[in-house]
Amino acid sequence: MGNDSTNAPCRPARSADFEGNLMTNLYEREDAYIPRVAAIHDLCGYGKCSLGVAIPVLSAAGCDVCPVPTGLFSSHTAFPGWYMHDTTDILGDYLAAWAGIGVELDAVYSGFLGAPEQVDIIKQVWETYPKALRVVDPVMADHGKVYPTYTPELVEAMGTLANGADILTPNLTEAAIILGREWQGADVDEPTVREMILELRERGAKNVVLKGIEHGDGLIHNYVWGDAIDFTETTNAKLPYMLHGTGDVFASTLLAAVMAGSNLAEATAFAADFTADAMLISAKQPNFEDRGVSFEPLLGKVTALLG
Ligand SMILES: Nc1ncnc2c1ncn2[C@@H]1O[C@H](COP(=O)(O)OP(=O)(O)O)[C@@H](O)[C@H]1O
Ligand SMILES: Cc1ncc(COP(=O)(O)O)c(C=O)c1O
Repeated sequence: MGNDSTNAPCRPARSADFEGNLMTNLYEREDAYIPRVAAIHDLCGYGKCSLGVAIPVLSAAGCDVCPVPTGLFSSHTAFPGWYMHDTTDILGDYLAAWAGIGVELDAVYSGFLGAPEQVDIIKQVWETYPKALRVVDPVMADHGKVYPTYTPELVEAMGTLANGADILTPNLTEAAIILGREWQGADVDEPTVREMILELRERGAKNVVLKGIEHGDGLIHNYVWGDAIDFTETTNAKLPYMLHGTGDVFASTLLAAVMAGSNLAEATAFAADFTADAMLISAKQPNFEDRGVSFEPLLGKVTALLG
């Protein structure tokens, strides 16, 4: 069996060296190196989110995406009825088989998880691939409420995963949970945002993108701050509806931009604009609140990041 691609040399950058523009000049290299990203999320049959977003978005950015399904869902859990199959038991053998054929990784991008043991598995992946960039979207809650499949043990474990991230992308509810703060709505002032990001960084996250903040000015604010980037804010007009899966579209397009050479401030702005544009297209579709974020017609914008 040929596995030349899995034996290709790994990009020499180390997560510890991350300076916000890891991949600059990548596509100028003679061998046009294609970075490999493990996407550790659930697979949702209906109601686009998770792997259904990460695979096309990162592929459009020229990445080789290797999925690790943390669960199989009939739809996302905002629907009134859904089926879930927890994949925790297969993940050890699945990843051992990767190691057996010499798979190398440049980034490990995790999101929605099915059980606390999966956090240990991801930490193991980090150890197996110490050079890979660690991107943690600590998907577990929104609007002050924890998602129905998240047990207190899983929520606590997710907090420990957040501490090891090179790039952490919580919404306000998730940041509050990780920090043990009471959730006080999406309208949080800037000094509080700074305080929260600083606390997340003190716990170990190297760079934090805190998303979905409102200041009652009709805008959605995203903030990014970390070792690789000064405190930066991006704003977009707040659209008068919400869709499930925006967090996944945001985090996947942010990582796509980073892998294509953007720094974290550029990547945050790109992700926010892309998500808002996709929401505008979504609103033109029938049953758009059920269908999720219609990002497909915009994938060319992701590819355009490659120049
Ligand atoms: N109503 C909206 N109008 C404009 N942008 C939005 C809207 N909802 C979400 N977004 C964009 O998508 C990002 C992620 O969405 P959010 O709902 O905060 O994530 P999550 O699904 O993780 O809670 C936001 O930070 C914002 O940039
Ligand atoms: C199964 C599943 N995966 C992923 C998500 C993440 O969605 P979002 O991108 O809105 O955080 C959800 C949210 O309801 C979900 O139920």
